Amino acid sequence: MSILTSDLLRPVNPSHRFDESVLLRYAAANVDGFPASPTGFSVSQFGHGQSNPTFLLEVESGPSLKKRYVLRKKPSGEILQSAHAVEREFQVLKALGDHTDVPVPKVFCLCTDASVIGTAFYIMEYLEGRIFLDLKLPDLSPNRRKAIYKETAKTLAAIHIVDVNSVGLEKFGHRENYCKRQIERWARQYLASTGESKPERYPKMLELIEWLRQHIPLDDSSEALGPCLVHGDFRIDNLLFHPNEDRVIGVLDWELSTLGNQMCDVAYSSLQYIVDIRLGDEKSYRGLEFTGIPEGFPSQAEYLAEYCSASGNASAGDLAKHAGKAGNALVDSAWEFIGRKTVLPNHPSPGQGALRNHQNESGIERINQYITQGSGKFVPSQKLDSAARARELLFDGMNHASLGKDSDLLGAGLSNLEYAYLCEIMGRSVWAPQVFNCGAPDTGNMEVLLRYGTKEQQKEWLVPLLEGHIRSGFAMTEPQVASSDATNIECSIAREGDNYIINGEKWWTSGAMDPRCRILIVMGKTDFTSAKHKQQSMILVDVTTPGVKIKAPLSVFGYDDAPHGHAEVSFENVCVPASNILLGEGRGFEIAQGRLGPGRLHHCMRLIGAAERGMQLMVERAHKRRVFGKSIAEQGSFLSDLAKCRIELEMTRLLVLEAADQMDRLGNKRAQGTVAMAKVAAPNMALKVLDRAIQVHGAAGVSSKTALAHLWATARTLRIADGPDEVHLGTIAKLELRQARFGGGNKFAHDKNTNMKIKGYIEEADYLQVNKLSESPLHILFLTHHPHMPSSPISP
Ligand SMILES: Cc1cc2nc3c(=O)[nH]c(=O)nc-3n(C[C@H](O)[C@H](O)[C@H](O)COP(=O)(O)OP(=O)(O)OC[C@H]3O[C@@H](n4cnc5c(N)ncnc54)[C@H](O)[C@@H]3O)c2cc1C
Repeated sequence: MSILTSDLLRPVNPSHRFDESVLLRYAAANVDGFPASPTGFSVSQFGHGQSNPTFLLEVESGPSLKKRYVLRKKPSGEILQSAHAVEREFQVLKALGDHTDVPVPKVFCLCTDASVIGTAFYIMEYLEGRIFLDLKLPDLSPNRRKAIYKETAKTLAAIHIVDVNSVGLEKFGHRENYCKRQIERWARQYLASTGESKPERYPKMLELIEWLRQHIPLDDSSEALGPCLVHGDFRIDNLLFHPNEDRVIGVLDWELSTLGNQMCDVAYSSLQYIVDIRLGDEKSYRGLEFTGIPEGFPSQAEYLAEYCSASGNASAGDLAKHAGKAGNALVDSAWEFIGRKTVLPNHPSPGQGALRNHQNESGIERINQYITQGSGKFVPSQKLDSAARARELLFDGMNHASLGKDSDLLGAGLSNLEYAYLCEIMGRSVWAPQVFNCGAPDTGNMEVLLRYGTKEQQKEWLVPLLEGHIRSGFAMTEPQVASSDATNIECSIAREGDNYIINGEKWWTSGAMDPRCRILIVMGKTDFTSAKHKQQSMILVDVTTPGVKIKAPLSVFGYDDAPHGHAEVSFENVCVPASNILLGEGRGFEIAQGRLGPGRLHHCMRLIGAAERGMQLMVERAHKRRVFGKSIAEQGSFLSDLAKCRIELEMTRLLVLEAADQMDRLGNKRAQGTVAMAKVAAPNMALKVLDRAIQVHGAAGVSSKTALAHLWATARTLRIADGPDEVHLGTIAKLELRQARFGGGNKFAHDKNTNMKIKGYIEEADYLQVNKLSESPLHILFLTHHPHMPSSPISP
């Protein structure tokens, strides 16, 4: 959410009041152009950025002449040493305003005479612009989010390339031991603000101080780093953006600025990826890499690459009451961060299904506990009468992170990548996804309701679905038309007054045979005459509505796929309220795309688990069974097949994880090529591995004595369900041709990105800046350790 500067204004806080007539006289004498005999004068206060109280002065000199100025002063009373230094703010703003292109408000005068309004203050120009208080920029389109962050990185770079010697800031601070001094100062201030009758000290903070003292960067002097102006509090809500254009018109809050190690600014401005530092009564302080990167938002690496190529609080008002808790959460985050090997999100080690992340570890552990025994066999450790507990688990297993809602109901807020690991474990069994309420089509339908449903629709259908009280179906495919091309669909959804009337035939509506199934998402056409992809809509239909007929079950290679089952369903003059439409008429394709991306990938993730199960059963059987004097495990042909299965499985797992990661970082649309590749590769790989496992089991393999036959049957359907292989191959080929045409080689979303980064580093980046970055105090060595980058992209 952005707000205008003027929206932040409120009456002056009584504790900050001063004598306005004295100020008026002072301003008239000291501010160029300030009206000498004003006809009106009013003062109001800004409510954001409370460190130094900031006021708007409005002076009238005649009916139509109104001038606006901003006054910033120190807080009254006892304040922490070195904080609130308005004199320093004035000095840096003046130097930058007079000599550089760094966007700052013009300053007019500095008053250090406390007799005027009680404390030192300065007066500057008033800038009307937008401030983004929510770092995720939820109200902006993906393109504008990108532009805003690009501008943010460029503005930071503009500050960092200032030559302090030539703008008169060479004595603006000590050049040596910046990090050491920071640590010592914050440590002193922490000790001074806590203990005895003050907020309790957090022991981990004391340990953290010690750790930081032991790990001061070797280059902790700005001499070694060249130009070295540091803002000290550089974050997006300290930037004022033009009211309409995506450019910065003023960098605010310079009170912590000094000379020093600029990489602290860089690290601080990237903090939102790691931790959510908004002080509030939040349950979680996890940053974007945990909660999901909004579409259009650069990844941390992209943000830093942008910076590289361009750069060749004390009194917190009402918010202060949360500061203690939030501070401790920050300390915890710092420890978690210190434990990392790289700054970028941890990538799991392939093959083991273990994501090194608390959130997921607990999910993995809980799912494993529920469905495995000590022997490692995949069997329910408890009877299904504990299904209530399973439902409880599924809350944590659901993937809602990318959807950006934070209600408790919506589960643990996992990213697609994190959820992939849980899905893999569940995929080892045909029934586990149901038990954890993470099965198709329910998860896809929940995501549709969450993304596109109204509050009322969510209340009525999403909540009982999440709680596991009801089940759902998705009715798109029709028997009479080739449904892999959804423009063929013939079901009609016709508006009549306050209702829609639905008529059509559907089949393969998974979930519809389940006696608990209560809601169907039906895709049909609301307008047979409009543009090809604007004819379709989706609508919610209660299965108990008159005219809905669950006609017959469909089996898969003889399996009924109970309890959810697949059904033929007919709709005959089914009348539902107009409010049941999802998103609006003509938006069906849009919803289908939003639903199918993650849904497809969930299938792929489960297929990895199915293949792992096949490997496990194959190996166990090969050890036990003897043929012609040797165990099968000792037969050469088996060993070679086993090894090939492992290779294919690992390649596919990496592809699936890459697709999940791209969805998190780049959004579903830009990840579509990699998702399509995963969608083709995963069922084909699983079929090969399961087929090999069936072969090793002999006749037992095709029977219902093992899970292999059912797993194979399910995997085979996934070369058709959610779109046949050919459709996905078409997508991949189209993207390949498009990339080749536009000069990108065989690069999909991610590779294109990597290309840009490499180009940025090699062609544009200032080596010094990059090297400087790689020696950051927070160990920003990710440039050489990013899992997707060559090992040393920046060395000449
Ligand atoms: C187990 C299972 C569960 C399902 N669950 C659901 C569900 O819950 N809801 C729902 O609505 N549907 C569901 N489906 C249906 C599924 O989505 C469709 O079967 C699928 O979209 C294909 O449509 P179709 O069967 O009409 O095949 P068609 O569209 O008739 O395609 C037949 C074949 O034509 C070929 N083909 C298609 N396009 C191309 C192309 N571009 N180039 C070359 N060849 C091509 C492919 O070989 C394809 O297999 C399910 C299917 C199965 C098997």
